[in-house]
Amino acid sequence: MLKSVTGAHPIVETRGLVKTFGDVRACAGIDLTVHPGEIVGLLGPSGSGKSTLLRHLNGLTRPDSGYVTVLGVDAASASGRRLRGLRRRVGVVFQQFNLVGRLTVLENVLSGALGRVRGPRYGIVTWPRAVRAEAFEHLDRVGLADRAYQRAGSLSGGQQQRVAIARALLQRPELMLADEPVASLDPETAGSVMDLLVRVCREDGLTMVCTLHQIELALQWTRRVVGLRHGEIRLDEPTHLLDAVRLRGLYLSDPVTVP
Ligand SMILES: Nc1ncnc2c1ncn2[C@@H]1O[C@H](COP(=O)(O)OP(=O)(O)OP(=O)(O)O)[C@@H](O)[C@H]1O
Repeated sequence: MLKSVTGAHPIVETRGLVKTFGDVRACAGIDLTVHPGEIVGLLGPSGSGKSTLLRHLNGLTRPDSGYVTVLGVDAASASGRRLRGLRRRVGVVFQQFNLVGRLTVLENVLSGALGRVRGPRYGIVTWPRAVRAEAFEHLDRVGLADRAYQRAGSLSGGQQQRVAIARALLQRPELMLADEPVASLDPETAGSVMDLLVRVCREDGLTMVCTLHQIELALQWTRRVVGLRHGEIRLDEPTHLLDAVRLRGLYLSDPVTVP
């Protein structure tokens, strides 16, 4: 395993990662190293392999060949207890929030601790007091402590994503994966949710890998952009060296070759 200049082991390391679906090469030999504390945006046109790559990072998808190491665990072959152990250390935020709408906001957040607090839980009071206090702390951080007892399904999209972020934080993750976390939100809400996501990751020293569709959000909120096209990395640079024109190039169609 490679070490960074600071001597710390990478959080994510893939080498020669290949994943095909029929004759589609979703990942066509990806080498990616992510170091502790990085905030990485994955960009690229629809179908370029962003989500497939992300899904390899918590063992939801297994590569056809190549290797994937996440937090020192071989995510390509881990199963059972080892895979569950890895997933506990990886928080995930989805485009569609994935909350249980009929449960309260607090219950949704508490479910983030299911991996580390044993036993079935029926209702809020069956959770240890310390975990409830921690859930409230995270709700406070995302600005929704006053909504704790409201049904999650009754919140706006932006609020639901804030709850999902609080749930992921209660997991005490070491790596945060976000799959198009703001794609379902209006531009203003999208900006405020990205602001929150990046802020909490920075505050907690978390590494984040986040797929995005909006170039402007990637330029504003990430520190490094990895650009994919046809399952290959076509660009990998610190965000401050990039601009919208270069990033738009990722989305332009390949030149047609005339026989
Ligand atoms: N489970 C699957 N079965 C079949 N094909 C799949 C599957 N998952 C992904 N693919 C295909 O792999 C390619 C890459 O898909 P992927 O979802 O990773 O792209 P993406 O860059 O995340 O796209 P989008 O931005 O639209 O979400 C696409 O052609 C997609 O149709």
